Amino acid sequence: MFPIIQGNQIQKIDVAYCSAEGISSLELMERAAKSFVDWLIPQMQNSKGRFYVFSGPGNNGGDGVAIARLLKYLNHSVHLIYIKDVDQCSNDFQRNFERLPEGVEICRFDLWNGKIEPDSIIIDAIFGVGINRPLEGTYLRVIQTLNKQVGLKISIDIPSGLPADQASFGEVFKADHTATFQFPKLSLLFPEHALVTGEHHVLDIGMSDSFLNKFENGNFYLKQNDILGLHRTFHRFSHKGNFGKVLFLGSEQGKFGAINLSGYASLRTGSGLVHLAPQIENTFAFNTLVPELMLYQDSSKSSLYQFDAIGIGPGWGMGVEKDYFKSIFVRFKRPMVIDADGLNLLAKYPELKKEIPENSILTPHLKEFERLVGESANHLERIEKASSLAKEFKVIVILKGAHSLIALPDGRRIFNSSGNQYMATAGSGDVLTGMLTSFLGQGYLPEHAAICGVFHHGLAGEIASKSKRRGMTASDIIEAIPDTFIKLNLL
Ligand SMILES: NC(=O)C1=CN([C@@H]2O[C@H](COP(=O)(O)OP(=O)(O)OC[C@H]3O[C@@H](n4cnc5c(N)ncnc54)[C@H](O)[C@@H]3O)[C@@H](O)[C@H]2O)[C@@H](O)CC1
Ligand SMILES: Nc1ncnc2c1ncn2[C@@H]1O[C@H](COP(=O)(O)OP(=O)(O)O)[C@@H](O)[C@H]1O
Ligand SMILES: [K+]
Repeated sequence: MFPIIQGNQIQKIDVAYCSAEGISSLELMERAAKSFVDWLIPQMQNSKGRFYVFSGPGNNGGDGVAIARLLKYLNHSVHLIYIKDVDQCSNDFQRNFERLPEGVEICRFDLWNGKIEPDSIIIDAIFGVGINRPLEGTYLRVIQTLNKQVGLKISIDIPSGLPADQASFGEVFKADHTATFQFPKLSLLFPEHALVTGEHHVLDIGMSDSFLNKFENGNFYLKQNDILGLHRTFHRFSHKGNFGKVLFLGSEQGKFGAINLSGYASLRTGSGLVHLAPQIENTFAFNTLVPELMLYQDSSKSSLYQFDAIGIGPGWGMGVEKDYFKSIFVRFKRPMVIDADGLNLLAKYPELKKEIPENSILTPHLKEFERLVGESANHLERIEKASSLAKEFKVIVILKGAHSLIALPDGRRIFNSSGNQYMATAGSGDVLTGMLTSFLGQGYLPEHAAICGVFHHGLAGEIASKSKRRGMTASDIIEAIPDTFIKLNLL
């Protein structure tokens, strides 16, 4: 897993990396510039190949100057607009400036005529992770001018003006795409920054996980390769008992879909036996979505030990009695998944939080999270609160959304990379509950169940959305779950 390093540590890492690899900082900048151009060229099939690169005074600006050179070598039309006098810019900026080839149109911002030809691509290399205060003066003017321009806008490393690991503190360049080096900067993962970061893309500049891990501070970015070693394997003689017997409690009258979706998702994730216990008087009046699902009549007196895992909350309603709710913790005493109204009931009866079995997985979306822990000023505060909740109650908190956060009881915080906006559709959280419960029931460690559940769920969304886009439903995500195992070549 790539650690997400704090912005103020990145310079230190560059120095350590250059010394370990025996390369100069100029060579590292060249690698960054090359990785950017290699990524950019295939993206711009329909463009005229005209670029306007805006370079600030630091090494982000230096990246921009190197990129201007590489684009010119590829015969593109390139304008380079720099902002500060060259002799006041970083050393590597200056070295790259000296290497600019003939044909790059070079101009200082205060002498620039402000014209950008139509269909040009604007590259923002004004500030990178070195930003340490809100933009003002000329820099503010540059960003305001560029934000009014039409055309495709691409930021190098981070949109200029945005701090690497804090909430935005002023005007920021509004990018359509951000191509960031080696790992996403924390602030690229905040929902409130979506309109300035656009789509983000992580570009490899050669630093390994093991090198970066020396600088980790608890934040990690989850990628496909990270989950491959976590799956349990089953042999030729495995029987359905090995794959887990799971139960879902939820679905009051009128919300029959909820635990149906969870149950069906758990079957598609590989559960052996799946039972549903709806919150209605006559359980057997409940319609199951698929014939493989079975019904279960729960009462506060029956033992739940026959189940390997349980998931509670989807569509449950707020009419669940406190004593009954508490009885589930007492009758199961093993890690379980708590979602939706299970979380809303915890917000209503906060004294029950301490009864939650250790290593249970709580899956709030932002609103449910707010009900649980109160309002947060920004996503950074939310991340801290999720981490505190996980540590205090020794549970795993999955704060759902784009780049869902998995906050572990030991303080590690893992951000997911899979999934897309088409997953923001009714019932997609119920599907996640089903998948997490399924992995728990198959005997995965709760941490591994959380990581695999979140990643496979996002991947299933990506696969299903290829043909469905905005018309994708939660059921489509379920149908794509088996393809995630096939895609990852898992048995
Ligand atoms: N390992 C990596 O990630 C690599 C990073 N490189 C690039 O280097 C960048 C970081 O370079 P720097 O550390 O030079 O940082 P920047 O290029 O962000 O510039 C920082 C400079 O701007 C000044 N400054 C900060 N905020 C300001 C403000 N509001 N108004 C005016 N001046 C301000 C600072 O005092 C500092 O002198 C990265 O973002 C990336 O683009 C690459 O060149 C090489 C590899
Ligand atoms: N923009 C997005 N990118 C990636 N995943 C998303 C996005 N929006 C929603 N999701 C995922 O979809 C699920 C939505 O869950 P939730 O809000 O509980 O839905 P519901 O209550 O309708 O079941 C979460 O797992 C979330 O991470
Ligand atoms: K930038």
